[in-house]
Amino acid sequence: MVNTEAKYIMSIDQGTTSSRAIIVNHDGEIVGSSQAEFEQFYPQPGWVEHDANLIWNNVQQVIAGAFIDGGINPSQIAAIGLTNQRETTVVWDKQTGKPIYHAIVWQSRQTADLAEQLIQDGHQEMIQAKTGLVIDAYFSATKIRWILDQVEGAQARAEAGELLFGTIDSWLLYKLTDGDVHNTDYTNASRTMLFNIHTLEWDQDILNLLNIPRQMLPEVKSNSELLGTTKSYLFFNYEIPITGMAGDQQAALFGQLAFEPGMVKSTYGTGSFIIANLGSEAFLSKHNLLTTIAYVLDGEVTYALEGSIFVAGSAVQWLRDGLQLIENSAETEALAFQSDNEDQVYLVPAFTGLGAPYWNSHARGSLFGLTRGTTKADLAQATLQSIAYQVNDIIDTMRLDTDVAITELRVDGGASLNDFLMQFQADITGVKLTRAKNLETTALGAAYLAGLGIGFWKNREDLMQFVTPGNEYFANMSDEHRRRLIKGWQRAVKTTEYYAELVNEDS
Ligand SMILES: Nc1ncnc2c1ncn2[C@@H]1O[C@H](COP(=O)(O)OP(=O)(O)O)[C@@H](O)[C@H]1O
Ligand SMILES: O=P(O)(O)OC[C@H](O)CO
Repeated sequence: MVNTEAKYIMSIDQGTTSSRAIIVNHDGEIVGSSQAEFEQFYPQPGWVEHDANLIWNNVQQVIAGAFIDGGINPSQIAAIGLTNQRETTVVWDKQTGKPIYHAIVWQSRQTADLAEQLIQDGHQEMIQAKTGLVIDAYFSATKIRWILDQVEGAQARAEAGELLFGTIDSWLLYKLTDGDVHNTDYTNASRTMLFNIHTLEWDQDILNLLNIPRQMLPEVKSNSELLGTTKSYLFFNYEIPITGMAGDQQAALFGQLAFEPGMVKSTYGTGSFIIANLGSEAFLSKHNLLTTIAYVLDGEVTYALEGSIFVAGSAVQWLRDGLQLIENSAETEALAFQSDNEDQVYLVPAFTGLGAPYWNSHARGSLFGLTRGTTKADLAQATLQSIAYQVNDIIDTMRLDTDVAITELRVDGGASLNDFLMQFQADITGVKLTRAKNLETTALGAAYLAGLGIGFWKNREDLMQFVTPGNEYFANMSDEHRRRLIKGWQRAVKTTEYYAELVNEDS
C-alpha cells in the first residue's frame, strides 16, 4: 500500500546505550518520540558487546513508542531516516538472518593486539592514505577478522558466500526490509577501515591483507537516496521508503546544519566526537586525526576531519553506576560548581584506552592529585573537566593540522546540557560554544537526509530555516590559569601512558 497522507518523516537513531525514534513534521518540529536503553555485555575487561537481535527488538519498541507518543500512524510517514552507532560489527547468516556472534561494539578492545600487529608490520601509511583512518581496534576491520577467527568454520562459510557483514545501519536495514537489502552508506563504510575514501570503493588490497571475503560486504549508497523499503507487515501494511542514512556523528553534523567548510560540531554522548567540515578536500591529518566522509549528496563528496574520544558521558555513568556517588548524571553540575578543587584532581578516563590523538589501546583510567580532603564534588568536577580536556586536545590538534581558525563549536549530545561542562569547555579552549536548541541533532540529521531523499524538503537551503541556536557560552578564563590547568592535564595523560607502557612490558 502506498502512503497517501504522508506528512511526517520518521527517524531512527540507534545509539551505543539506547535507541530512539522521532517523528518530524514539515517545519522540522518533533511531534512524537520514544527512547529505550538496552543491555550491554562486558565479557572480559575492555570488551564491549551487544546482542544484535536485542537491538532490533529495541528499535521496534521505540518505533511503536514514537507512533503512540505522537498519535500518528504509519500511513502518515513519508520516509524513514536511519542513523547509528558506527563501526560496531555484526556478522550474520545470509539464509537465516541470525548473527553468528554478538555485535562487537566500537569501544571494544578485544582486537587491540591484531591492530598493533598491523602497525608493527608497517601498514599504517597505506591504511591512512586509502581510508583516512589510523589503525585501531575501534574500526570494523579487525573486529570482522576476529569473528571469522573465533567462530568455528566462519572463514570458510564467509568464503562460500554464506555470511554477511554489516555495521548497525546495514543490520537494521536488512531487518527492516526482511532480508531483501544488504546496503550501507558512504559515512558508515568510511569507518570500517576497508573503504577507500578517494575511489569510493571497498579496497581490495586491505581485504586481501585481512583475508576478508569481498562478498560479505554490503553495497555502498549515498546518504540521501532510496536505500530500501520496509516490509509491509512491519508497518501495518504500509511500505515506507528508507531514503536517508548516515553514521550518527555525521548525522549530527548534518543536523547542526554545519554545511560550510570550517564549521565544527562537538557531540557529548557516551563518547565525544568532534567533526570539522572539510568541504571537498580529503585532507589527511599529520597528527592522528581521522579523515572521514561527512556525506555524499547529489554525487558530491564532502569530507570531514574527526577526533574521536572513547569515554566522555560514560565517565559520568561510571560515577553513577560504578562508584554510586550520584543518582543521576545531571547532579554532577551542582557538585562541580561546589568544588573548589584547589588540590587539582585530574581524572584520565582511559577506561577503554585513549582515542584521538593518542590512540593508546593499553592505557587504563587513572586519578591524580587525591588528598585526604578530596570530596565527591572534586571527583565530579574532575570527571566533567576530563571530558573538556579531551575535547580541547582535539581542537588543539585540529588547529595544528589545518589553518582553519576554530572560533566556534556547535555542541549537542546529552552531556552538553551540563552548564559546568559547557562553561569549562569554553574557558579551556578559548572558543564560543553554541548549544543546539534541540539536542536531537543526530536524529534530526537523519530525518533531514531522508526528507531530502524524497523531496519532502527541496534542498539544503530549505533546511536553513531550522537554525535555532540555543544557549551560548563564552570563554572567561585568564591565559595563565588556562595554561596551568592544561599543563596538569598533559602531565596526567603522559603518566597514564607511561604506566600503561610499564604494565604492558610485564605482560
Ligand atoms: N546533565 C548531564 N551532565 C553530565 N553528563 C550527562 C548529563 N546528562 C547526560 N549525561 C551523560 O551523557 C550521556 C548520554 O548522552 P546521549 O547523547 O544520550 O548519549 P548516546 O547517544 O551516546 O547514548 C550519558 O553518558 C550520560 O551520563
Ligand atoms: O552511539 P554514540 O552516540 O555513543 O556514538 C558512537 C559513535 O558513532 C562511535 O564512533
